[in-house]
Amino acid sequence: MASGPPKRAAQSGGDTLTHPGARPDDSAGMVRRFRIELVEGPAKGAVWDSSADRCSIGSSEGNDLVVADATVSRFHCEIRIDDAGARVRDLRSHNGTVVDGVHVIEALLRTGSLIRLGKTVARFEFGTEHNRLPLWEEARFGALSGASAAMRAVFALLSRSAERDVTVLLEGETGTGKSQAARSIHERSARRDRPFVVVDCGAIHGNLIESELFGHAKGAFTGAGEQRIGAFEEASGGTIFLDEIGELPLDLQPKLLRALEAREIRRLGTNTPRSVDVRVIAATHRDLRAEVNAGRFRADLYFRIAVVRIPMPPLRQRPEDIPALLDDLLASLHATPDEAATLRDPRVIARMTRAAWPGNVRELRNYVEQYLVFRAPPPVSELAPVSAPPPVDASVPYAQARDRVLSDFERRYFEALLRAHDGKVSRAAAAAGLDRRYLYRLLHRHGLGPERDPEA
Ligand SMILES: Nc1ncnc2c1ncn2[C@@H]1O[C@H](COP(=O)(O)OP(=O)(O)OP(=O)(O)O)[C@@H](O)[C@H]1O
Repeated sequence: MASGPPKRAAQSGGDTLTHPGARPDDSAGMVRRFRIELVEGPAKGAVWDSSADRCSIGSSEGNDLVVADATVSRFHCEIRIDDAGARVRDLRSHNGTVVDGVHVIEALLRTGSLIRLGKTVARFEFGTEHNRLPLWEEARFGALSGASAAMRAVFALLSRSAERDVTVLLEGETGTGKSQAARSIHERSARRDRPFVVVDCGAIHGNLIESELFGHAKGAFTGAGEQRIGAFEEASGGTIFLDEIGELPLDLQPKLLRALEAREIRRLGTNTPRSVDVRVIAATHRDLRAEVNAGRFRADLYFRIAVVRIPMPPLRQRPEDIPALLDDLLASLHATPDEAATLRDPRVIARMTRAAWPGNVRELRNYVEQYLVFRAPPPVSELAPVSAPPPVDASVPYAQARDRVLSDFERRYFEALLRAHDGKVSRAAAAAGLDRRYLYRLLHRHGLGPERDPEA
């Protein structure tokens, strides 16, 4: 244990924003305080007190708790508090995260838990008081709806980000509303009358992205018949939304970094720099800190982009939002009163609130649409519950039982994945972190599609 009075480490712990739209008067948005004390390792004695709901720990600047220890990864792990308690998640660190002697990817923490990161050991402790997250007053922000504290905290951050030209990184699983959030920032910003240009870095073939972003001169490459301006120039005076930024090839990352730092670009095949006035919003379904640890994403670009990070919570963590989302969807899809009544049946809603929704709000939307198209009671029984343990059949050999469960999981996973991505295999592959050709093979194995990409 640390001896003497504890030293105080740099404190940040996230944005403690105050805003006219933020509501300071109820118990929603209250998160338990926690403290981390380094009890072993070179930085022994440092103490960090939370001021928000999470704390990232690592050796790189940009973490909430920076630990000067070479055995700690740049972004080692993150602790987060929610209604279920406190959990630590390893960010694919080199030496791993060990909680009370057990190597973990993710684990619940209790007061007194010891977290080993390389040679450093941190002691976690709950406080007795609470921090208050600023919450948006309304259950709607632009096209996004959500009455949960988690979404209202997001809305408060989006609103605050809209006021300034700060670069924003939206993080979240597929279908959590990242694109809508980016649009709503733009629409509430001073740039709202200028263009909002979207570049999906995951959908454009590697060697075309550079021209897509920066444009090209006539004859810059085979097929470049005419000169073309890129998304940065097109967005002039407005906002560029770099969707799936985590898919940007490593060799292009320094070029994007230069564009963001110098605010100037060069069209492919020219040497003339052109200054650009754009606000940048990026989104990713990956944890870019883990990508930095794995060497797939440049740390300097990460810092340039993640000036304000806004995590979009998955639907399964805010089931209380489902009834209002359902109402929104029924209205936007022009459901008849009878159709709406069937889906608003308390038993159907109860089932929906227990489902895992890997495709989040997009999957919910597809689900409602399917019901409206087929005019049949929705197969709620097919929604995978959040934590249904697979049945175990001990009468068959172990290997066979395991293969059966895995195969069943794969089929249900790929069905849900395709549903979440409107059957678009490229997007599904990007979201699942799979090679597209490999995904085609897996889909074929489960009778869900052709063996090969018909367009390849
Ligand atoms: N909170 C919400 N309220 C209302 N609609 C939502 C909400 N979140 C998402 N949606 C709807 O769900 C669909 C998917 O949202 P969006 O495209 O913004 O998600 P995304 O996180 O950008 O997904 P991806 O990463 O796959 O591109 C859209 O139809 C969007 O309008």
